[in-house]
Amino acid sequence: MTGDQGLLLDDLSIAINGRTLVRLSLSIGAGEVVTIMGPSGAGKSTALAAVTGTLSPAFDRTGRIILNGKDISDAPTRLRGVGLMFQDPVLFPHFSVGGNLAFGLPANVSGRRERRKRIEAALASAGLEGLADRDPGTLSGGQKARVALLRTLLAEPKALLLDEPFSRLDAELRAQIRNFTFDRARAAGIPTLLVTHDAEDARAAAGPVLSPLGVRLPL
Ligand SMILES: Nc1ncnc2c1ncn2[C@@H]1O[C@H](COP(=O)(O)OP(=O)(O)OP(=O)(O)O)[C@@H](O)[C@H]1O
Repeated sequence: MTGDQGLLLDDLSIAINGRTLVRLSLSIGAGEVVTIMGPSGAGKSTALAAVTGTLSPAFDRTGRIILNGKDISDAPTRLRGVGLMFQDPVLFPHFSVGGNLAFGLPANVSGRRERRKRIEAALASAGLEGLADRDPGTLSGGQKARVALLRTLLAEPKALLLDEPFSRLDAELRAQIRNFTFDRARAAGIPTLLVTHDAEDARAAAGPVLSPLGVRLPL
C-alpha cells in the first residue's frame, strides 16, 4: 500500500458466542483485489458487514478498519464511502436505467445536463449507449449486472466490496462480468474486497486469497 491510500483491516477480529469467525490483518492498495474464500457459514459476509458498518450487535469486534488513512471502524455506514455489490443486481423497477444510475451520482454533481452527461458517459464506457431511457426490466442479465456496477462506481466509492456478485450468472456471463468488474475497479484505482466460495472467482481476482480466519489459501 502506498502512503495512506487503500483499505486496511488492522487485527480485525469478530466473534459470536465466544466463537471467533473472523481474524484478518490485511491491506488492499488502490486497484488491488483481495479475496476472502470459505464455505457457507464461515464468516465471509460477517467480515464484509464489519467494513460496511452493518455488523449485528450480537457480534463482538476488536481491531480497526482504516480507509485512506481514516479510522472508519465505528462510522455510520453512509459516511464510510464504500460501495457494495450483492448477489442480485438490484435495479429500481419504477425508474429508467438512467434514473437508476442517477441514484449513484454524488449529490455535488448538480445540474440536469451535467448529470445526464455523466450517465451517458458511464453507459457508453460499458457498451450500453442509448439505454438511458429503457425500463430495467427489459435488460438482459449481463446488462443489469453492468448497470448495477456502474451505479455503484458513479458514487466514486473509496473501496468496493463484492459479496458473491457473480454467483447467479451462468458460466460465460459470469466470466465476462467478473472481468468487467475487476477491470473497472483496477482502472478506477479502487481497493476491492471479494467474498466468494468459488475458486474460479478467486483465481480471476488474481490477488491474495484468505479464509475469514486469515489463513492464506493456495489455488
Ligand atoms: N445475528 C446472528 N446471531 C447469531 N449468529 C449469527 C448471526 N448472524 C450470522 N450468524 C452466524 O455467523 C456465522 C457466519 O455467517 P456469515 O453469513 O458471515 O457466513 P458466510 O461465510 O458469509 O456464509 P454464506 O456463504 O452462506 O453467505 C454463521 O454460522 C451464522 O449462522
